[in-house]
Amino acid sequence: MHPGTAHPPASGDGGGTGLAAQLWRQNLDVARRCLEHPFVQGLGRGDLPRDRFAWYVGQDANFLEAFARAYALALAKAPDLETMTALRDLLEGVLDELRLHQGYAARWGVDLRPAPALATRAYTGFVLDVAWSRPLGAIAAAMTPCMRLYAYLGRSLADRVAPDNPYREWVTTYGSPAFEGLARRLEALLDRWHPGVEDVAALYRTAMELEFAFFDAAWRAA
Ligand SMILES: Cc1ncc(CO)c(N)n1
Repeated sequence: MHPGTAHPPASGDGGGTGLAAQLWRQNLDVARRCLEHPFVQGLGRGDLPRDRFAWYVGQDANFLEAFARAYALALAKAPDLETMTALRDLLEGVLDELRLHQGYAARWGVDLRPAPALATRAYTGFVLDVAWSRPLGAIAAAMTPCMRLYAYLGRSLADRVAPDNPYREWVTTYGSPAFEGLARRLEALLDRWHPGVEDVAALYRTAMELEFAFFDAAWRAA
């Protein structure tokens, strides 16, 4: 499957037939738990306490750095130019996201180099372990939930986000067609490179659970 071409429009909504679409459908329970989580609902309404968002952004900067390194490791293992190019673009997307975090940090006095919390360590440890030790299909399985989940959350919240919501940029970034495009490119890599990865569903599920734990830690921490 070629990135960005062979996916039906709403693959992330479960319309597709590829493995990525199938795994997304199997994990909609966790996705819905994330959407209903008070942290995410607070972002959507705009009444999430600022200190909780600041704590999350600091932890997320830590996470995104690991995520960028994981893409780089995947790129190093890519068997062809098309795959390398997709991973280069995905890596660039994370670096753009990190610049967005620097913007939040400047505005809201966020510490972008906090000590990583337990939920952050669990997630970065998982992603980097897979990235260092496993083939491309396994890496894509561990990283796809991150992209697809945030595209889903952004899109779900975007309709109702008020113009004066302080977290509007967060919602619109992840609800944007550009982010959807990146999620699809990673899903295309998963569809293409999963053969032979026996624990692909378990890797995907673990990442989804770690996403929930990440929001939950942010809700409870600050
Ligand atoms: C924890 C987490 N998952 C996914 C994304 C989306 O890139 C993010 N910024 N942070």
